Amino acid sequence: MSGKTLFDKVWERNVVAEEREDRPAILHVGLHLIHEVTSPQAFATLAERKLKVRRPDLTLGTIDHSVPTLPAKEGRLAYTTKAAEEQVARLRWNCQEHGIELLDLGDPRRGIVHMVGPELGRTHPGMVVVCGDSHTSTHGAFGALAFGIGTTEVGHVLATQCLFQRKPKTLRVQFEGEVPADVTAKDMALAVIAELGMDGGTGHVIEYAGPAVRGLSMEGRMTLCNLSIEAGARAGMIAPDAVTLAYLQGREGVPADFVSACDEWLSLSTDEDAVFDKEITIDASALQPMVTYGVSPHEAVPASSLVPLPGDLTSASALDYMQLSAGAPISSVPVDRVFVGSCTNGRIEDLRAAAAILRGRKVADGVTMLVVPGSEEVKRNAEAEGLDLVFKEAGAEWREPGCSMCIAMNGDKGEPGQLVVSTSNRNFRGRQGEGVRTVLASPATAAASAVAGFIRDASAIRRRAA
Ligand SMILES: CC(C)[C@H](C(=O)O)[C@@H](O)C(=O)O
Ligand code: SF4
Repeated sequence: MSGKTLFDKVWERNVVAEEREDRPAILHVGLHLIHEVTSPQAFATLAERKLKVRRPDLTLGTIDHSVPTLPAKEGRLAYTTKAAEEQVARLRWNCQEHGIELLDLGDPRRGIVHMVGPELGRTHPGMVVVCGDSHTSTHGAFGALAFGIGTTEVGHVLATQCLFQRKPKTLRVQFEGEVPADVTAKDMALAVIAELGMDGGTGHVIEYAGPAVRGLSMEGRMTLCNLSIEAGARAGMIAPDAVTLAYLQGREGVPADFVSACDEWLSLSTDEDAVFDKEITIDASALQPMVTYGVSPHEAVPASSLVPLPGDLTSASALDYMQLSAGAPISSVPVDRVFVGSCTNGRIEDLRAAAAILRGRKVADGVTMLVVPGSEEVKRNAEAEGLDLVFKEAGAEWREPGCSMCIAMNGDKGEPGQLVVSTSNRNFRGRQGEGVRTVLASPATAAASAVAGFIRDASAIRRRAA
C-alpha cells in the first residue's frame, strides 16, 4: 500500500463516519467561521426548527463584508444600504442569542473572516475549518482542511458541528527551484491558476509543495491557498513546519499544551511514496510578476508581456469588456484606481511591500489609491511601523479594516469604465462596481502601477529610479 498525502491524514483525523453508498462521509468541524452575509438564513432555519447551536465554542463570528471602511462620523457608520446595516445587526443578535463569540465593530481583534482565524490562533493544523465563504481555502496554509460551504450547510454545521462531504481528489502543485526576487506568493498563485485554468482544480484539494513554498512566510502561504478556489479547487493545503508553529506560538486560541500539539502537527506531511490523483510541476525560477488581463483570474500573464490574442483561454468578449487590444504591451494600459487589501493581500507583509514602493514616491496624477488593512491587528501593526504615513504621504487613502473594494458591497467601489489594479482575488465583470475593469496583481505591482499611472511591476519602478 502506498503512503498517505497530507490531505489523507487530515481527512482521517476528522472523519466521524465513512462514506457509504447512500450518503457522503461525515466530517467533524473544528472551527466554523461566520460572517454577516451568509449566516442570516442559516440561523433562520435553526429558529424555524427550534434547534440550538451545537458548539458555540467552536464557532466564531466577525463583521467584514458590508461594513464601510470610512471611520464613523458622530458614532454612525455610513452603511451603503439599510440591508447591509440590518445584516450586521442580525449577526450581532444571532451570536448573542446562541452564545457565539462575535468580533464586533470596535473589537481590537475584528477583521476579514479569513484573517481572524489565523490571527487569533483558532485555525490549527489538521483540523477542518469551514465557513459560508469561498475563500475559506486560505486556512489550508496551516495544514488544515478548509473550504467554503453553502448557506444550507452553514445551518447543518451550526446544528450538528458536522458536515456531509464526498471525498475530493488530490492534486499536487510542485514548485521546482527558487523564485526570483520580485516574485511574490500572489504571482505564484496567478501562475498556478493560469496553468490549471478556471476549472483545472475542480473536485480536487491542492497541496502546494517545493522549496519555493517552504520559503514563504505564513502570510504568503495564506495568499497562495486563498486563490486555490479560483482554479476551481475545493481547498489548498501546505504541510505545517517550523514557520507554521512560529506563527501560531503565543496566539490566543492555540492549545494549552502547545508543545505536544506541535509534535502531532509536524506529523502531518505527505509520505514520500504517497500517490496523488493529479500532479503538476511549475518552474519557480522562471516566474515573473503576474497580472490579469481578462475577467477571470486564470486570464493572467507577466506584467512585462503583451495582451494575449483571444484563444482557448480568453474570449474576445473578455478583452472587449477590459477595453484591451490583443498584442498591446500590458505596460501601456493606463490605471485609474488602485486597491491594496482583502483576505488575499491585506496582511502586514502585503502592506510593507506596497509601502516599500510608495516610500518617497507619489501616486500618479489622476490615480486614486485605497489601502485597507485586512484586520484591526494588521492596522495596529502597520501604524506602529508608520506605514499609514507612507501611504498618506504618497497620496493614498488609509482606511478601517474590511472587505472593502474586493466586493464593493460596502460603499468602496470604482466608477463605470475605470481600470482598477487590485490585490484581491476576483476580476469578474462588475465585481468592483458596475462596468469596472479589474486587474489582479500583487501589492508590489499594485503600488508600482499607482506610481506609474500605468500597469507596471516593481522592477520597472526601481529601474526608473536608478
Ligand atoms: C459573500 C460571500 C458569499 C462571497 C464568497 O463566498 O466568496 C465573498 O466573500 C466573495 O469573495 O465573493
Ligand atoms: S475580502 Fe473579498 S474574497 Fe475575502 S472574504 Fe471579503 S469579499 Fe470575500
